Amino acid sequence: SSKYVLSQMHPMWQGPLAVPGGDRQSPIDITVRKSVFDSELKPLVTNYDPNTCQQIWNNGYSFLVEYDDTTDKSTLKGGPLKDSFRLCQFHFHWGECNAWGSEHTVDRRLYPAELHLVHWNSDKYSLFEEAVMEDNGLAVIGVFLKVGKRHEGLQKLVDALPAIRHKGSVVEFNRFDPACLLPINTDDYWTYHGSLTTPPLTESVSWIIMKQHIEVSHDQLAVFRSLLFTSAEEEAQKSMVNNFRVQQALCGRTVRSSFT
Ligand SMILES: NS(=O)(=O)c1ccc(O)c(NC(=O)NCCc2ccccn2)c1
Ligand SMILES: [Zn+2]
Repeated sequence: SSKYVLSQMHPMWQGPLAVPGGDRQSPIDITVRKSVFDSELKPLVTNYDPNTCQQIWNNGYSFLVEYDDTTDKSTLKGGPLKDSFRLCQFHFHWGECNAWGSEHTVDRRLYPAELHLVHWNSDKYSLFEEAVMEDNGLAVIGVFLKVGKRHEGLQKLVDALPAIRHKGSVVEFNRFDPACLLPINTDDYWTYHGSLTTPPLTESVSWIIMKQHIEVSHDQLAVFRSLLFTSAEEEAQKSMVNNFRVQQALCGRTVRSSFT
């Protein structure tokens, strides 16, 4: 268990704390003993084409690796999902130190970082921008990061970060297979209906939180923290850290698990 309890967290993330009238906001704490096993939940089916990887950029809140989602080349199916979802981007949230940084927690346990693989429902909508406003528009896979051995697959991405230090910088980034960032076991996950954790905070997300974490090295995480919230023109440079949202009320929602 971590030395820090939630109340001590110092989220510098200034996003709105809650959406008026929002009763399915994210992130949340997953209380394991309160999650409900659902035998109908299927294994995740991911089919990612590394050639659809296009660019990596700093949007002033995180860094995003963006994929070409104009065709059905990188998809997510199965799990709790009825439809086929297209990968559009992945990004991370992390802390100023290894004691905190994740958005979701498990029995209040904080992780130093959390990966989000963002997909939109291409059976029902034709653009991400449409799907993000709809009830079952998005599916986001959350993977916890723990500090340990170096993640070989992540290193290619870490090496690209110095080139996008400032908000607004973009560099070409090709042939990155996001499947290398998934844990070995993707059959065990929790799932619940929630929202984006940043503005516009729309309640359109089927969250799929992996039970198994991935390991990255201390040095790899340190490079995340070398990014800046600020653009090259701005005077005061601010380190991009603690870009997570505070936890939101469950409001009676049930978190289902795919495992007992
Ligand atoms: N963090 S999350 O819930 O996975 C997620 C997934 C897809 C998204 O488009 C967003 N939000 C998003 O892109 N917002 C526009 C850029 C922005 C605006 C304000 C704060 C942070 N980011 C969040
Ligand atoms: Zn996110």
